[in-house]
Amino acid sequence: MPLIQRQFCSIPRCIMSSHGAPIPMTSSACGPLTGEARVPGDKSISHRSLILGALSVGETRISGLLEGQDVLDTAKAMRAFGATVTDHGGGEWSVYGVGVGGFAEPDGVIDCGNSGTGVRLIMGAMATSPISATFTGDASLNGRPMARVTDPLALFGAQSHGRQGGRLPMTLVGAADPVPVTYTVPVPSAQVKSAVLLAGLNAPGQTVVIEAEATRDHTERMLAGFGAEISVEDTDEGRVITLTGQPELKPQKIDVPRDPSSAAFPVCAALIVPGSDVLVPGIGLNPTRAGLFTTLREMGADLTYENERVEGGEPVADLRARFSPDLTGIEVPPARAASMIDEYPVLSVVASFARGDTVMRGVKELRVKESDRIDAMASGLRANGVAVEDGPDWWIVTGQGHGNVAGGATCASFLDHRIAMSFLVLGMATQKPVKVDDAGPIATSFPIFEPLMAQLGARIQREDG
Ligand SMILES: O=C(O)C1=C[C@@H](OP(=O)(O)O)[C@@H](O)[C@H](O)C1
Ligand SMILES: C=C(OP(=O)(O)O)C(=O)O
Repeated sequence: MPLIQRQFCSIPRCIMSSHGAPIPMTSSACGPLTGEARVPGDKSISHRSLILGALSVGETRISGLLEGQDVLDTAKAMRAFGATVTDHGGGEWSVYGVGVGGFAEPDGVIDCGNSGTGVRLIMGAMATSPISATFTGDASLNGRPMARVTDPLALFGAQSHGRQGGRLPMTLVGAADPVPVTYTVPVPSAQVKSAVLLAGLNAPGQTVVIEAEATRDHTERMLAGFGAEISVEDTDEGRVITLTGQPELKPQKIDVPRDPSSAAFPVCAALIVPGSDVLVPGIGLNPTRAGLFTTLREMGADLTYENERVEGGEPVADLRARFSPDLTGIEVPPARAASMIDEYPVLSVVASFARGDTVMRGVKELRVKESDRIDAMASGLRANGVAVEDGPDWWIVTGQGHGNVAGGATCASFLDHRIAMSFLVLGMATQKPVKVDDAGPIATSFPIFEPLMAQLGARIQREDG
């Protein structure tokens, strides 16, 4: 993968930055999508590799790190807290860590850009050290709720001073004398769970986190891999995670698997573009992440798992997605929401080409992502001829069937990479092209999206040609 990534990123069309002038893009109906889609490294695991590397004693080596803006901002933040982070090229990185409790006070403001995961996990990681840091982000991140992490961090003894409503910019004053905490996470959020666990690292004694609904478990798995004493128990209350504080974390060699959330885009595009046959190799199928693929199969998608194997303790497969003319809308089980939370936007695109209604309930969290993802998708889909109904924590997309989605409208991406990519996928199978006002945010998670999709046969054009 590093080779392919290097190859793609030498192409001028690689989206390397989410900052700066808007980058409008239009996608139009194309011939079959075919070939191999080697998507970049997993964003969640990339953030955690850098942060846990920075909290270890010695050198962590990372290959296949996602070099998207979100992760690059976390790398920069880890340097500001005193770790030595080195980019060796081609997705190979090293982090020389300062150990649990060893973070230095940063000189400047920590700018986490567009990344909720970055800011929330880093806040957790510093909250139990006697240092202060001021965090900010772009307009999207500065509008997102932070009380969900500062509330539990206050229980450890940390103090936060932010804008009204618990918004960034915000200064966090770490606890000088942290105490361990038992905390039940009130919303299904791996970011909140992870912030509490990372704070628990430097609190003496046992920190316990209880989550009623299982969310992605990379923090638990990676903490165990770095040598922390951590146990997970399934109980009637939910998953009970117990972490013993003040371990010495041991540096690791990490091979970041490819991101299932990025794989979702070429997979979904192949399902709706007639004649397509796309292989997306080496995708992690951790059950806490794979909900979209289960859902698509239930809708009748021709999506198969090939070469199933275990890599680095995680189930992995090559995904083969072929054009699926007979998709049917389904009711997505709300209990599955956490395992596909970032994939609802692109699921709503596939649902537009199905027959019948796709009903998505229990998805309130979609309203507090980089954008209000229900609003963003509902308004863009309606403008392109798809009927959508929505309420506070649900939405229903009425499928138009293949060949029947009009397209022709411009959609706002609202500084949200997943919204931008979803509408570009929509335009690959609509009657008229679909324009996205700003595709720049795609750089946060999938900088090679445009050349990768073009290589499969997609027709994506920038305003400037
Ligand atoms: O922990 C993580 O790496 C993530 C958790 C999810 O957010 P929430 O914890 O807010 O659900 C997800 O949407 C985000 O893309 C990545
Ligand atoms: C929600 C997302 O990311 P974050 O919360 O890290 O900004 C995402 O990548 O879809």
